[in-house]
Amino acid sequence: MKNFLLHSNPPAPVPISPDVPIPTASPAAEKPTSTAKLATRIDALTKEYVLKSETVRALRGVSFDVPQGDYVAIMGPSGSGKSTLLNMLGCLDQPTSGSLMLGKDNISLMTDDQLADIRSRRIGFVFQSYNLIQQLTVVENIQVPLYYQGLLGPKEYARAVDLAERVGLADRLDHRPNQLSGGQQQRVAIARSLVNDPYFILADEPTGNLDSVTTDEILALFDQLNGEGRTIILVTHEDDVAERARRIIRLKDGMLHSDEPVSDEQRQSARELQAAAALAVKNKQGLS
Ligand SMILES: Nc1ncnc2c1ncn2[C@@H]1O[C@H](COP(=O)(O)OP(=O)(O)OP(=O)(O)O)[C@@H](O)[C@H]1O
Repeated sequence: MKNFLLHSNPPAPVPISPDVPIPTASPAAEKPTSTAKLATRIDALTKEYVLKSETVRALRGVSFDVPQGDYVAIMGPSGSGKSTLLNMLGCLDQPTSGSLMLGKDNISLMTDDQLADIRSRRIGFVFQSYNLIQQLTVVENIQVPLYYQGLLGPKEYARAVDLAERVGLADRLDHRPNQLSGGQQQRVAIARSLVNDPYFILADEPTGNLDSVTTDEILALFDQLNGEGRTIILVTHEDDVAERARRIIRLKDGMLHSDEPVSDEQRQSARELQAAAALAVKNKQGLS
């Protein structure tokens, strides 16, 4: 996926619709309903890649809503369209037809500049490989999305420190990425994803590089953030990671194959299984 953080200059802000209010703790986080405000609405979304010899229909009419406060895992076999969908949710690409609404904005109708602006201001990206800037400290990395809006005052610094503390990095504020563990680096990435009060956190295999202990910690952090009302959309190949979400959407051959809620029992059981796996690893490390 493109690394939008590595532009050399901050892009000039371009007008988009007024921001919709971003929720903090709300009942919608417990049980999203059809009347809840939407983080995004996807309607009959298609994406075709036109090659010399053929046209690849990567998405073939996908529709679903994500209410604010929801926690959605997107799954599917290789080639089913997950990355294509993620690229559109992250405003990195536009559909061939159909619509993808972010608040009041239809990304299909946006210019490249508007897409770049909404991407840096209203989407919180978390990648498998963290995508931190090695020369910057924890607090500076968290501030990067604000830098692209020309916002680097004391208020923004305080916000970045507050987020670092909230993800458990209070004692690592001035560390650089190479002085942090993988899990700590992912915490920085999660704090960075929150700095703009995004429509949602878009996480691409966020625990793919992490061991079971750290995976458990990062998923517990997602649980906590979702409990506070944050909307999370993540792509994963792991069933036990997906079962920590509130809902699993499966793609197959570019189409929506299923869209099922995860019961509280399943979520609890996934939590217990992962905690047990993490404990087993900790015990083994203690013995070795
Ligand atoms: N830029 C592109 N040009 C042409 N075809 C593409 C392009 N990107 C993806 N595709 C095709 O679109 C289909 C969906 O690809 P996509 O990467 O979205 O699948 P995926 O579910 O993310 O797969 P994986 O789990 O292997 O990453 C595949 O057939 C793929 O070959």
